[in-house]
Amino acid sequence: MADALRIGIAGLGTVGASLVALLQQRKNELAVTCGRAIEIVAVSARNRNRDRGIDLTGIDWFDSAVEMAEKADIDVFVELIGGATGTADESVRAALARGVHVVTANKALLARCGVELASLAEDKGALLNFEAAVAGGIPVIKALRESLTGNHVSRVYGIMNGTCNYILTRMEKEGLSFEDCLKEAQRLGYAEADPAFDIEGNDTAHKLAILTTLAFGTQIAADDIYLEGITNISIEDIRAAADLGYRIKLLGVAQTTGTGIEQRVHPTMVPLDSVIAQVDGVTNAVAIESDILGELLMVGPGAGGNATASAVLGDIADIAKSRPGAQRVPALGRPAASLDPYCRARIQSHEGGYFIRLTVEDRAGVFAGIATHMAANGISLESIVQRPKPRGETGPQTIILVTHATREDSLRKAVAAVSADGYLLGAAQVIRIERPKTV
Ligand SMILES: NC(=O)C1=CN([C@@H]2O[C@H](COP(=O)(O)OP(=O)(O)OC[C@H]3O[C@@H](n4cnc5c(N)ncnc54)[C@H](O)[C@@H]3O)[C@@H](O)[C@H]2O)C=CC1
Ligand SMILES: N[C@@H](CC=O)C(=O)O
Ligand code: NA
Repeated sequence: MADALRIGIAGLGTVGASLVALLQQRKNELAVTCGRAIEIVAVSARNRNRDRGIDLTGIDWFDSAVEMAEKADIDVFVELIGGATGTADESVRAALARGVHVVTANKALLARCGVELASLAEDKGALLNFEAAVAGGIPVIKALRESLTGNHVSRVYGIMNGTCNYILTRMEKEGLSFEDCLKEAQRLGYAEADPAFDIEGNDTAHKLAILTTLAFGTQIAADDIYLEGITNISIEDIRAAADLGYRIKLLGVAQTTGTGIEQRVHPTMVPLDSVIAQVDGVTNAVAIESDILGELLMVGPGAGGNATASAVLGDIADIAKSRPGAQRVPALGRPAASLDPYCRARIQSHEGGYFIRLTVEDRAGVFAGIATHMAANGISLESIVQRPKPRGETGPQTIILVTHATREDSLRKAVAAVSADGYLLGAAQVIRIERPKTV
């Protein structure tokens, strides 16, 4: 049997602790599968004395992850710390600089400097594997990087944040408050260290930026993503969506258009009878539309210790199975230097259906006024509904519109005109509609 693959793990939180447990429990069978043992020889975390329910006997402890990356006698550096800058960034660079392979789950880091890191890995003949960084255990990186080679992708979209999907599902199904659902997602180890990254959509944006690069062969453009999180979604929106035959999901969408690539993350209405609408809780789903294969939809666990560690483990096993001198799959699917420039399509030119919920004064002419502004901006309506109020009730009226496909700039003009009329109470709630091709 070949020499053991020596790994160092930085970060022993939700994912790191699950990984250590899995590597120890399945040590023998992994050695058979990979043709060599996988040995944890070094670890690093912030607090040496914390009880993590794992056995670290005989493993070297490093107080500094950077020092571990620079000095430990390892073949693979596994980065499970998190964060786009600081220790995660420095330690990954240090490992790659000395030709040590890197496995990471850190989408924030890859979204910020993935091309640079991929290029460094190529120069040093090291592998940079990051299956866990997007949609947890779903093997979407491998699918795009390897299995779909030669396809022209036209759209990649999906539910890529387990925390948000968990919150939206429990709000809808159990009527729980946003805050309670978020606390539970944190307790279960789904949320980021700062959960604002989940609920404001940044985490989905980081993942989408990585998928865009793999799907379209362009530079990573995480700052060019239109972004809306789920903090503004109320139970009223969720119920209104259901009444109209839709469910609200936080989607990341990247698609080619006549003017460039459109990348957007926002709460989205998907038809209730679509597969993606049935994806509940921490489960993620990623759909890829391409010319040779057609439509591919992958559904599976998107966050949590074991789901994520499963993907990290697969990445480590790939390295264990690879032979020195063998051809390497480039981290981003093609050599980093050959990535095309990213050309952004602006959200204003987005075309699609929209759901609009308006809270308005209950007075004559309002309904007609809204319909007139829509028509004046060339917006065709699929439905316009005035919610009946209980008999005798006074106060604001709710009007809900669903549009046929229309341009975002026309929609914005129409909503601004409605707002200028003076009967709108609060801001209009606008949610984009996304339609799967077939499933
Ligand atoms: N929890 C999940 O479901 C998923 C997490 N990820 C990613 O995996 C990574 C780890 O996430 P979690 O395990 O959830 O985080 P966590 O917060 O539970 O664990 C982080 C670990 O890093 C250690 N750490 C922090 N600063 C350090 C430093 N300066 N030096 C050494 N160690 C340090 C902490 O002591 C802790 O052991 C992050 O990049 C996260 O985005 C990716 C997919 C899913
Ligand atoms: N916080 C993330 C963890 C996995 O990437 C999520 O909720 O999806
Ligand atoms: Na994945």
